[in-house]
Amino acid sequence: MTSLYQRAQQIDSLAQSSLLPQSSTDLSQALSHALENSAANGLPPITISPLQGQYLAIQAQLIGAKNVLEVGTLGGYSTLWFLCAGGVRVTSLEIDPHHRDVALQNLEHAGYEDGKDFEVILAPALDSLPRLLAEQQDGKRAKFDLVFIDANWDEQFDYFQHAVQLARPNGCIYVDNVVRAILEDPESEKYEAGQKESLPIKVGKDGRVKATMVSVVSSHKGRAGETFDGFLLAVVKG
Ligand SMILES: C[S@@+](CC[C@H](N)C(=O)[O-])C[C@H]1O[C@@H](n2cnc3c(N)ncnc32)[C@H](O)[C@@H]1O
Repeated sequence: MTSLYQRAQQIDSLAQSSLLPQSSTDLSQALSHALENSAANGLPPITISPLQGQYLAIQAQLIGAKNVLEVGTLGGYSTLWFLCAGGVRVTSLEIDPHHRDVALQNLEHAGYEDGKDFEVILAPALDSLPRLLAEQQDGKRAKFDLVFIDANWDEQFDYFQHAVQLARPNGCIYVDNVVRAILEDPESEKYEAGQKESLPIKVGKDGRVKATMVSVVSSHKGRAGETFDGFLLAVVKG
């Protein structure tokens, strides 16, 4: 009998083949190349899913994003999705020099220019984020329309607090893997006991934003333990 998990996989893969760019397109080929080259260079398979990439590209298009900040580059797969929204420049933060190098290969292979279409800043995000704010305050950098957070789960709320300052009024902040960060925390039971605050609870106390959490059931990675997840989406009050 087909399990619920197998059926969810079939639904995911049908949605992918129906909704995403056909394999003959430049975008599809650039995305496939990025995944293949990342795997060949030993990067872990921890990118966003293809449907999530299309979601982020739609989100960027809906708000007319010109400047996107990404926390967690890996091989530039999600960066590519933002770039394909058109007219978007991506500033991406990465701690690992090997990941940064592979991302540069992938993005340049797709025809995007370092410094013009994107930049990858190599440093711990918690060092880069205050620097970006100082640059904004000196008038050297524009506010971000959209901030995508996808790096160290232990630092999600720190990134979020910086993101609120870095985003323009009515700009949005997307934090990935919010549910898995709670489920896979070694101290997970403390959330239910009220001894530890999850990201949604902390964000809910921040009067500068309006936010929601969207639960996600996904099977694209083929690992049952990663099926249940969710993201947090916030808009910075105008
Ligand atoms: C889940 S991956 C990002 C995936 C990417 N957004 C995508 O979907 O293609 C997380 C990345 O964050 C990077 N990272 C982890 N801790 C970081 C930190 N403190 N500062 C900056 N980058 C960090 C990791 O090296 C890794 O490349």
